[in-house]
Amino acid sequence: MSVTPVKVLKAAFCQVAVVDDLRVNVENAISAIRNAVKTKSGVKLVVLPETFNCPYGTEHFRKFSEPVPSGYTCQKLSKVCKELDIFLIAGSIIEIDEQGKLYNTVTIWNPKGELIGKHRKIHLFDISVTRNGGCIFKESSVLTPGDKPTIVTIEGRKFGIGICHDIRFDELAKLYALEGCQAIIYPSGFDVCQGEMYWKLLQQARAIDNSCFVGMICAARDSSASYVDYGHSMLVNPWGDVLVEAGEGEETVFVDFDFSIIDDYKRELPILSQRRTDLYGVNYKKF
Ligand SMILES: NC(=O)CC(=O)C(=O)O
Repeated sequence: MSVTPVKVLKAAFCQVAVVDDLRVNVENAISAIRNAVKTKSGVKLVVLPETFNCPYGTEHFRKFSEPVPSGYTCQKLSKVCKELDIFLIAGSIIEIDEQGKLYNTVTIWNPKGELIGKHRKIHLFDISVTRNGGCIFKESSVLTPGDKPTIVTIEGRKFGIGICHDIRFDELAKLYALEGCQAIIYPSGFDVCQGEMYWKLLQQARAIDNSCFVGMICAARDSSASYVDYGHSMLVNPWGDVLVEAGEGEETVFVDFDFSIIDDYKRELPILSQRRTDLYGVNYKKF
C-alpha cells in the first residue's frame, strides 16, 4: 500500500549519554524518546546515536552484543514505537549473528513496532589521525563490515541510512540520492578531534552535493570517557543551512523536515540531472 508522502515530518534527535551498563542505557534512551514525544506534539520520527546502549570502544563490543531483532534492546524499542506511534531510527547497537560475528547495526522501526530496516556499518572506523589531538581506532579488529546500503520509507519519504564514518564516502550518499532519498541519516559517535574538524563540513558537503537533508546524531559528551563523543547532533538542508544543532551534553533537539525545500533546490540548482553520465557514474551493486 503506497502512502501519500508527508509535506513536513516532525523529528526529535535524542543526544543521550552512554554509560557502562546496557540496561541503564536502554532505559535512558527510552525515557528520552518518551519525553521527546511528550514535549513536542506531532513528533513522528525519533533518532538515537551510534552505539547508544554501549560505550564506543572495541573492548566493550562483544560483551554488549545482542541478536537482532530477538535481543533485549530490540524488543524494548519495538514496544516503545508501538506505544508512542512513532518511527525510530535506533542509532546503533552491536549485533551478534548466528556465527558469533559482530556488526555495528542501526535498526529502523515503524509505529506498529515492526523492524523495517537494518543497516550494518559498511565502512569500519579504522583510522590513525595525528592532527588536533589525534585519534586512533580500529573497528575492524572486532567488527565485520556490512555489505549493503539501506533505504527505508518513512511517511512516504525515502531515507538513506549510514553510520558515522560512512559519511566520509560520497559514493554511498550519491547512490542514495540517485535512488530517490530525500534525507540521509547517520547515527554517529564522532570523536571530539574529528568533530571539531569535520562534523559540520561533512554534513554540508553531502547535503549540497546530493540535494537532500543530512543529519548526524551523536551521543552526549563525557570528557572523562576513554573515547570522547563530540555531541552537536545536527540537521543540514540541501543549501547547507544548519537547521538545528545540539550542544555537548545530554539534550533532545527538535526539527522539521520540510520536504518542499528539496523541490526548490532541485529546480534552482538541478545538479543531479546535470551530471555527465556519458563521462562518469557511480557504479554500485543493486541491493
Ligand atoms: N564512530 C565513528 O565512525 C567515528 C568517526 O567517524 C569519527 O571521525 O570520529
